Amino acid sequence: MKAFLILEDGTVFEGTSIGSTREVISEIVFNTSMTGYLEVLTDPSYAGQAVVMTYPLIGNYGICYEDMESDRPWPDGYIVRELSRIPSNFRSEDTIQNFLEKYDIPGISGVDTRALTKILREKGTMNGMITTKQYDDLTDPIARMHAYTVTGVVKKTSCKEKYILPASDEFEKPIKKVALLDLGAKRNIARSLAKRGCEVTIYPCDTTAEEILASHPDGIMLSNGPGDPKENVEIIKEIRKLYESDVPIFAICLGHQLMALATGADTFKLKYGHRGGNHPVKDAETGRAIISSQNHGYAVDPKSLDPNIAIPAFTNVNDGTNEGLKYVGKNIFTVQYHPEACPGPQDSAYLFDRFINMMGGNN
Ligand SMILES: NC(=O)CC[C@H](N)C(=O)O
Repeated sequence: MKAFLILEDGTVFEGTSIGSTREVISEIVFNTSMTGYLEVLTDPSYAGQAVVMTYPLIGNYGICYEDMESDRPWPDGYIVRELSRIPSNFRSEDTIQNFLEKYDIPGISGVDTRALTKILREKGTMNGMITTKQYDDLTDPIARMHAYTVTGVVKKTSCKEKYILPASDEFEKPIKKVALLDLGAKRNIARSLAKRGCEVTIYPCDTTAEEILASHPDGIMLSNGPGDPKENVEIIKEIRKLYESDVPIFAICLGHQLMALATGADTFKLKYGHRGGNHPVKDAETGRAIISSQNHGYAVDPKSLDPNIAIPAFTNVNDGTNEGLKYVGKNIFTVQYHPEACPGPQDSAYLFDRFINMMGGNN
């Protein structure tokens, strides 16, 4: 069946419908990862967005449920150049087509995703519509696209009840207990800690700081998550209380942004964000640049930082934007990118070890 991708600026791409045939409006963002499409699809930070995959062939190694980064796919739409219909992989359990259909996610294939990405890069992220309906007049769909904003997505993607991920089997008892605030967390954050001997208690996003602190964790992790960081007014208040405690904190992506907002700094929306597996970041502590996995549309404004509270500790080598902070006089550091990888390079996995050392290491 024919499908159309209509952008807010009136550009129309024609292609073939994949997944659900439902009409959807969402924010259109592009991801440049060459592999890891399932991890991208199941990253909760894409809730409210339709993802354009710039790599031209998607689905060739199928769907391996074990590789999912959450319980389900989260983007509201999926845009590809070519969808592989016959996955070739002994681990594969399903196809993208079935996977999208099962979760009622509309998509479109046959789109010149590189031309589309150039538009998004030049004009900035915009809203768009995926539809199987042919509109003769775009006035109404464009008005609806203008009115769309990503909202309420942290609550939607966070777990509903707290649960525990035990330390990996090779540890007789956990070396540390970590409380993870799930703002729409990717699984590999908790897994990266469990693999290093931590018992991780995962809390829903509306958990109070008092409840978390009452469990006396050795450290607190704030996860990644979808949407505009500033929308999370109540969560920011709780994070302020966590900042004021003396518990070591490590935060990733949305968690990093919320800690910055909780301590008086500001965030802003990037023109088209960073989403992919090849973003170079310099770690001021080691002086080294690593290649990172990224998925963010907002960033902390370094001009808004009070140097008595937080100082830039990680910087994007491509565009100089802030990629992480170190908090003065506190055992707190935060990153805008993804040390948990999945998808993407694992160069920054050492940050989980840095966090464990901050909690007192293996003793
Ligand atoms: N991966 C994330 O945590 C993303 C954070 C935030 N939603 C942003 O787009 O900037």
